[in-house]
Amino acid sequence: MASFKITGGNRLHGEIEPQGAKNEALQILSATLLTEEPVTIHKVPNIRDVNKLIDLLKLMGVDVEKLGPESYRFTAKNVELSILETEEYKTMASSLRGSIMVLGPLLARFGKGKIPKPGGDKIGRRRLDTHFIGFQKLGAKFEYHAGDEFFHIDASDLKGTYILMDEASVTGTANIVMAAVLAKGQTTIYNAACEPYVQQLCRMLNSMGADIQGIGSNLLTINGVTALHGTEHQLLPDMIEIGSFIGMAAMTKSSLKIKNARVDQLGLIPDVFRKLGIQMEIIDDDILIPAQNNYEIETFIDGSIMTVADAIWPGFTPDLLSIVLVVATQAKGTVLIHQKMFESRLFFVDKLIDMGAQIILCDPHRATVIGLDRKQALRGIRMSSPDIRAGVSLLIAALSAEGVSIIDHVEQIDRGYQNIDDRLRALGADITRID
Ligand SMILES: CC(=O)N[C@H]1[C@@H](OP(=O)(O)OP(=O)(O)OC[C@H]2O[C@@H](n3ccc(=O)[nH]c3=O)[C@H](O)[C@@H]2O)O[C@H](CO)[C@@H](O)[C@@H]1O
Ligand SMILES: C=C(OP(=O)(O)O)C(=O)O
Repeated sequence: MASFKITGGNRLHGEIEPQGAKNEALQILSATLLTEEPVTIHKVPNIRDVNKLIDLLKLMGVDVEKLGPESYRFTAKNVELSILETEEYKTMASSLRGSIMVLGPLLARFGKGKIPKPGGDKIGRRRLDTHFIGFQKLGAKFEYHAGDEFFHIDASDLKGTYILMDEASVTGTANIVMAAVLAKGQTTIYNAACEPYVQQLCRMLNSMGADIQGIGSNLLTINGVTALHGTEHQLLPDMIEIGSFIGMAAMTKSSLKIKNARVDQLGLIPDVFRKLGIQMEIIDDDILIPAQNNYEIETFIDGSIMTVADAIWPGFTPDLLSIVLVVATQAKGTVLIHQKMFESRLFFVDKLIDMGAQIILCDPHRATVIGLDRKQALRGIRMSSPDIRAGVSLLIAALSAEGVSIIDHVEQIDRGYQNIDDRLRALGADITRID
């Protein structure tokens, strides 16, 4: 178990380039199973979850060639389904949430698949009903074996149909789309998730010969085709990393330039940070955050306390709420953070309270942050990273704090942030990894 030792208080300075998007990568890499032809992917982040999925694909028989530091070619010509019966498959597939998305391609191409209950953060109940109800509507038969926690699916004859999803699940939409592209006839998915990750997946599938319409909306129409061919695809910069860097710059009074941010794909993210009083300038496709000693949270037009809440895209992503929360601890003003989707994602605030932040956890979904307006710095403490985004929020808190902090269990952060300690040191942070 690795830890970070951080001595807070340094101002950061310089430029940082966001990595490729983790959650897009997990969809796109899974989609390489849909064709026996080579698929080349660029801007693949070197992070734990992505590397685990690459290892899983290799185990399944996919030929993986590394073409450069961030480019890979995947050829799924000789996929070996017998591997799904092994303990090794179970261990690897259950270690990350993204593995659930190999199921759609397996069903589409081979007519069957099985997957253990996937891992991921412990941030509340994370049901998969939407995925399986979608597969069933396409004609698959599904069983869950509670004994070995495996989902088994037989999908020898998938047929297009109308699917009204019970919720706009991101990975659920990706999985059902990947199952439907090779099904017979037309599939319509209503209440589909439309995050940039899903849009990118659909664009890549179309470039492989699929016929998907409605990309970017919550109504997707998919006309099944008989086979897909190879393609080349570049991942978007990771919008959650971009939001994390904006928050980090503000909390540490730093001037940072986030390079090549694909600002057109960030939705409400810049606006939400602006509501906290954080200034930013968009120059071409870079985001420049000037050093700011103070920032003030806006109120609503009627003067009432600001709320920042998550919502399905194009609403504000739940994956940045922990970062907004930590940034608010040093703002002037008050904000209500409302995490609607996940019920255990705000418990990490007890660590921020130990550091001196003024936060009231109203219930598992809502926390009120009363900003300190820099009148008192947070204090360094020892803490553990409970999930990927809380982990980065604690890291941001530690970088701004007085004194030394130790963050244990940083494997959670490594799941989604590429060499974060090296990259932050290059900006002037005092951070060391202790193994
Ligand atoms: C690997 C990956 O891509 N993970 C992301 C993906 O997870 P994932 O695809 O697992 O998350 P889902 O979109 O399925 O749902 C997330 C949570 O929100 C709830 N929900 C969802 C839709 C809805 O309309 N109403 C509702 O309440 C679900 O019940 C669940 O508790 O999307 C989440 C929501 O953006 C992100 O936090 C995760 O980082
Ligand atoms: C919750 C997240 O990831 P996962 O769905 O992989 O647990 C996240 O990226 O914030």
